[in-house]
Amino acid sequence: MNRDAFLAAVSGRLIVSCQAGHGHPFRDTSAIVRMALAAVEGGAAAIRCGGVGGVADVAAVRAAVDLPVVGLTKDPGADVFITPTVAAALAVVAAGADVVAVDGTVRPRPDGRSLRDTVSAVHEAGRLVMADVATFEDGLYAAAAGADVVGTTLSGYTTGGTPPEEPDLDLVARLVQALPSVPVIAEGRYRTPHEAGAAMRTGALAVVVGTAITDPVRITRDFVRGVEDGRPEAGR
Ligand SMILES: CC(=O)N[C@H](C=O)[C@@H](O)[C@H](O)[C@H](O)COP(=O)(O)O
Repeated sequence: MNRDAFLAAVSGRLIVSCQAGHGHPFRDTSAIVRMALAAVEGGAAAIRCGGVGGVADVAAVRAAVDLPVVGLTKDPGADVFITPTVAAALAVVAAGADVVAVDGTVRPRPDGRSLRDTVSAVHEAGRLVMADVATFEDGLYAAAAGADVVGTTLSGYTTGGTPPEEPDLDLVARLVQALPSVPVIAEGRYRTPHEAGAAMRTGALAVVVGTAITDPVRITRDFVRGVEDGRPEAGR
């Protein structure tokens, strides 16, 4: 799939991130495939997958759905943890992803290669790159390195503290304005349809939603809190 075809396929639409971390009850490739099939049925434009499930999840989702697949690996213990090396990016290519999501921050990468090297390797393999960034500076760096799209995925996750509750719409707005020729995908902590719509109104090409759609543990916790807050004794 070429860049124009991917951009056309996802423009103005929802991408669903189908992932589950180690120890999660859904940490099973066949469960991830079912999440992806549910997302297809609900109208998703593309599936983002891989993560700690790695290339096995990417290959299984690729085989099960006809939509574009954005693949990644994840090394949860590391600072640079999303598809951090050229070798990891090429493994995601080999698993059949149309787009490889890679760490797009300015931080040094564990293989000592530059983001530009990583982008070139993926392009030479005929696939596209989504650069997952945390800051405005990262976004400019990733665009200069040749990324096809920039995602706000890592905002709030690189400084060591607790991430905020809200999505980073301000980063979307600033990158949209600064990067007229590199589309911006809003990703990270979009919890409601209204917030996803706000990202589109801010100029995002598309919105990626994971947890709010695919993590029943988190959804249950939110409802537990709501129910507990509503107990008669809670208001006293
Ligand atoms: C920071 C990080 O590791 N993000 C990961 C990237 O693939 C996933 O764990 C997220 O679920 C994904 O970005 C979607 O975001 P949210 O689940 O908030 O809708």
